[in-house]
Amino acid sequence: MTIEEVREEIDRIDAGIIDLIAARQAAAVRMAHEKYLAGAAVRDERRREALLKKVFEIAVEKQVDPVQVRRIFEILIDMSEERQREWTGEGNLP
Ligand SMILES: O=C(O)C(=O)C[C@]1(C(=O)O)C=C[C@@H](O)C=C1
Repeated sequence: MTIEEVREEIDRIDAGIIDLIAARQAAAVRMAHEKYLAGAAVRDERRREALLKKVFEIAVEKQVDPVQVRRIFEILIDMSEERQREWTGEGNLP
């Protein structure tokens, strides 16, 4: 394989990652609706920690740096919470 071919492969993988991030954000909006109806807070500390623990374990299994994977998911969850706050208006002053 040439450098160009590997770069093309990386570009395809990156586009797939962005599609998945967009899908995750769309699910976050659906979650925002449900939380709004239920009167639930955007941040769920227990779920957040359980999810971060799970991805850490999966990364260990897959032999990718678990600390960095956890950091990536912290960012993804932060993005999700930010999107949910836009939809629920949580934190907005009256
Ligand atoms: O599971 C939830 O309650 C969500 O809103 C999803 C999500 C996430 O992005 O994974 C976002 C906010 C919460 O703090 C925990 C997890």
